[in-house]
Amino acid sequence: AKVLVENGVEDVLILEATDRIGGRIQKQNFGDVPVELGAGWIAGVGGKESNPVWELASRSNLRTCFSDYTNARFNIYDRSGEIFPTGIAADSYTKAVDSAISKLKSLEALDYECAGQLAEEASSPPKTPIELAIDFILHDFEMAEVEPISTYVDFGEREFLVADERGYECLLYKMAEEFLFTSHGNILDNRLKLNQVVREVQQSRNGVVVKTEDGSVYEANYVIVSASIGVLQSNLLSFQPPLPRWKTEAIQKCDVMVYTKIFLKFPHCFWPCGPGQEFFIYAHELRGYFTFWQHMENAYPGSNILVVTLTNEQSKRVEAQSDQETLKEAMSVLRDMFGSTIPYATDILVPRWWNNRFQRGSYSNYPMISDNKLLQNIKAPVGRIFFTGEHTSEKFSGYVHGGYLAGMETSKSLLEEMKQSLLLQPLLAFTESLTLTQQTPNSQIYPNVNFISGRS
Ligand SMILES: Cc1cc2nc3c(=O)[nH]c(=O)nc-3n(C[C@H](O)[C@H](O)[C@H](O)COP(=O)(O)OP(=O)(O)OC[C@H]3O[C@@H](n4cnc5c(N)ncnc54)[C@H](O)[C@@H]3O)c2cc1C
Repeated sequence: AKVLVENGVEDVLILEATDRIGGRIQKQNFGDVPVELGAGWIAGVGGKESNPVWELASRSNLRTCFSDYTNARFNIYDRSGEIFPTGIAADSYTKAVDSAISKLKSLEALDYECAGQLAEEASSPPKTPIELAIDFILHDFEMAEVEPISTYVDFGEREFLVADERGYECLLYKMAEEFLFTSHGNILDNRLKLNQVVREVQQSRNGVVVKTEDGSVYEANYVIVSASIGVLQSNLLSFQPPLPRWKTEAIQKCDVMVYTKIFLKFPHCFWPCGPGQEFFIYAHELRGYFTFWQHMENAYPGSNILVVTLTNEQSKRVEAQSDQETLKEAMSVLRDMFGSTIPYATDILVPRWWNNRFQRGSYSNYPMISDNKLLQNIKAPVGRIFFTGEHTSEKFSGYVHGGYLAGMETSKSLLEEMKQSLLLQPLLAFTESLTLTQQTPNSQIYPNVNFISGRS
C-alpha cells in the first residue's frame, strides 16, 4: 500500500480481517515481558547485501540479540538428563548432514515424480533418539529450505532475535506513519479498515467487487490479495469467476509449515545460562517431541521463561488439546532433563497458528525439488486480482523480508499494469462507442485500489 501511495495511487483501501495489523508478526505480553508469537528473528544479517528488514530495524533502534546456534548440537539431553558426549553428538550430526545431502543429490538427479520414494529407500532413516533429534533440527530448521538458501547467501548468515518492548510489529507502525494518518502511534486513517473479513472477490471486465463477512461491499479497479498460502488453500475466500485451474493447482501444491513456540514461565531459573547454552535439545524416541528449547535470559535477563518449538504434526496435536495437558507434557520433559525437584511452571502460552482461520499455518514451504513454475503460478495475477505475501517471494519465501519485498514487487507490477491500461484507454473508449450506441463509454479509470490485508 505504501508503494502505491508513494506513486500517486492515493485511493487505496486496506481490508484486514482481525482487529490489528501485523499478521504473523505479533507481540503479546507474557510473564512481564513482550514475547513474539510469530516471527521472532531477523534472519540474514551481515552479508554482502543489506537485509531491508534489518535496515528498518536499525532506523527504529529495535533492540535485538544475536542468536548463536553453533553450540546447540552439543547441548543434547537424553531422557535421563545426561548430555551426549561431544564426539557422539558431532558424529551423529555429520552423519545426518551427509545423509541429507546425498538424499538431496539423488532427488536432483531423478525425475521428481518417483524421486521421493527412491531417495527414501537409498538413505537409512534416523532411528535412535539422538539421530531423530538431529534429523528434526536439520530438516525442520536448518535445512528446511532448498540449498543454497538465498537469505543467507544474499544477506548473511547471522540471525538476531527481536527483544524490544515495542515488539517486532513496531516496524509496521513505523511504515504506516509514512503514508497513513497516525497519531501517538495509533493509525487513524480510514483507508485502513480492521475487522473486515473478505469472503468473496468478484471480478468483471471493468473492475472488482469485494464482499466481507459483515455484508460490506467495496468496489475497486484492482485488488491485491495478501492472505497467507494456508488461507488460499482453505475455503475462506471465494472468487467469481473461480480461479483458473493452473492457479488453484499451484496453490494446493505448496506445503504449509506449522511452527509453534510454546512459552513457559517459572518462579526461578533452573537451567544452565552460560555462554553457548541459550539453545538446548531433548532427544526422545518420538521425532519432534519437545525437541528444541531456548531460554530467554539473553533477551530478558531475570524473565525466567523457556521456549520450546514444535512443528507440523506435533504443533497440530498440541493445538487440539488443552494448554494444561501441554504443560504436563512439557514439565515431564523438563524433569527428564533437569530432575524431579524443578519448580512447576506458573504460566503457559500456546499460540495456535494452524487453527487460526486467518492464517492456517505458519509459513509456506516449497517442495525441495519444485520447478519454478509453481511459484510463478502462485504469484501470477488473474485479471485484476494480484497476489502477494511471503509465499509469492521467489527467493525469500517464509520470511518477514520475503513478505516485505514481495509486497513491493507486486505493487510495482500493479502500477505497471495501471500505466498500460491508461495507455490503452482512448483505444478502448473508441471501440466501446462503436459497439454501445446511445451509451456513454465509461472511460474513467478510478485511481482507487482495494487492498486486502494489513501487510504490504
Ligand atoms: C510462529 C512463526 C514464526 C516465524 N518466525 C520467523 C522468523 O523468525 N523470521 C522471519 O523472517 N519470519 C518468520 N516467520 C514468517 C513470517 O512471520 C512471515 O513470513 C511474514 O510475517 C508473512 O507476512 P505476510 O504479509 O505475507 O502475511 P501475514 O502477516 O499473514 O499477513 C496477511 C494478513 O491477511 C489477513 N487476512 C487473512 N485472511 C483475510 C481475509 N479473508 N480478509 C481480510 N484479511 C485477511 C491476516 O489477518 C493477516 O493480517 C514466522 C512465522 C510464524 C507464524
